[in-house]
Amino acid sequence: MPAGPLTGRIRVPGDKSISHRALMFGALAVGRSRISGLLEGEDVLATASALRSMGAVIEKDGQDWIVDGVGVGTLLQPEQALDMGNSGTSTRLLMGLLASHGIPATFIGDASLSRRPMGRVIDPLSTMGASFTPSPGGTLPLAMEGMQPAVPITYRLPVASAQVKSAVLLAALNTPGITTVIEPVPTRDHTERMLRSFGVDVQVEDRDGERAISVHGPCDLRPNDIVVPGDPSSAAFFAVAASIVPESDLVIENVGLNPTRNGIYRALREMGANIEYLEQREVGGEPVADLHVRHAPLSGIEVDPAIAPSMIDEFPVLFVAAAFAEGTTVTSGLEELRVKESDRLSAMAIALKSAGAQVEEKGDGLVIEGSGGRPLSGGGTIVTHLDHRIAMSMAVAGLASENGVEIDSTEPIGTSFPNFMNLLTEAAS
Ligand SMILES: O=C(O)C1=C[C@@H](OP(=O)(O)O)[C@@H](O)[C@H](O)C1
Ligand SMILES: C=C(OP(=O)(O)O)C(=O)O
Repeated sequence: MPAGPLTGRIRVPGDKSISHRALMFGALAVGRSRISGLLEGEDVLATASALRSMGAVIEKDGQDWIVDGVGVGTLLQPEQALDMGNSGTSTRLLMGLLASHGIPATFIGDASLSRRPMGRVIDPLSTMGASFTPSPGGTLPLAMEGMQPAVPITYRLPVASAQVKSAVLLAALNTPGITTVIEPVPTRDHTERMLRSFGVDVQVEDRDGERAISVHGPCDLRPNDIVVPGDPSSAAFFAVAASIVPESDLVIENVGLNPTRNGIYRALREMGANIEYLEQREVGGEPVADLHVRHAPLSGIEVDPAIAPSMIDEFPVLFVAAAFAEGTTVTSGLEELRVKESDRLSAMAIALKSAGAQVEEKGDGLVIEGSGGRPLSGGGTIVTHLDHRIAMSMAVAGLASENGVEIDSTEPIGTSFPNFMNLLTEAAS
């Protein structure tokens, strides 16, 4: 039997992207930074322990975290391999950070991370002078040695990736001269926003319709107090759950709505979702609101591929919304989803089909014929491939399915949203 409506008020944990950056920039400032609202998920904790092994002191202080940074240029050589767990962001951003520090390091990760492409950061960082010995196919385990002094570059991103952009900008912080990243399509801009709040002069200009982001290194970062807003990617699971479960009426408090991240809410509203932004305000330099979500009939849409970078992690849960909509949802231009924690196009196509949805997998997207609001049959066992977003998306689909769905392992959820299952049970009871 489908679950009861989602009601009440909930708060999702802090933004994962912002949490990684707060720790990294805190470690690069000389003196003490304080972070409130840090996501205490495994991915962020992997960043923290890597930074500790390079000399930063990172500790919990009441509800906050404090970081005593070592400064740009003075990171210590880590004694052991840096274990990045499941986290692509930790790996790629820290590779950037180390690329302009003249120290060697080795990166390792779990089976999922060890399949993901690192060539996309190796390419620009090699041009800056760092050297890399990856595993065959450009993957982890990977050894690298940074270059000091590194060479400034101008780099045009061949894929829309905030991780690649951020890796180059992190390397730029200890590189004498002007390093510029050009992004043809805007990606999440938390690095640019937060570097400014640490006192770095980040120049952003329009060059022939593309965004050019420049940093003149070497830079000094001054310690900072950071408030991390709630993660819009985590909130999206609840926004979809409340949209598809009849009679739901839920408020999700304190959700970051940075325009480079809020594509899922634009897409859901276009499908007919009833999502209101309450108390719009700014938290830690980021736009934030409370989201009031009520059940509503959804309609299939054609998702404009241009919106993809602003909702890149939310496609799995958008596919769930599409499976309950009236009519067809068509997505395209999503090749990047194949190189996340799992191949998210194939994993979601298989998972939704096993729950009774009608899905066609194309090379660069899914085409989904919705149930018109009727519950799916459910009943299948979902293979999550060590991918937290597949696990959470299918848990949401299970709420609106006759027989629920079984998930092979909920463990990966701990990487980004440790209290997800409790919060879902609480909101739906
Ligand atoms: O910079 C970041 O914090 C992130 C960027 C995105 O990855 P890509 O840069 O690979 O698109 C996203 O999928 C990831 O969850 C977090
Ligand atoms: C892709 C993701 O993260 P990462 O690249 O940091 O592993 C994600 O959280 O969906």
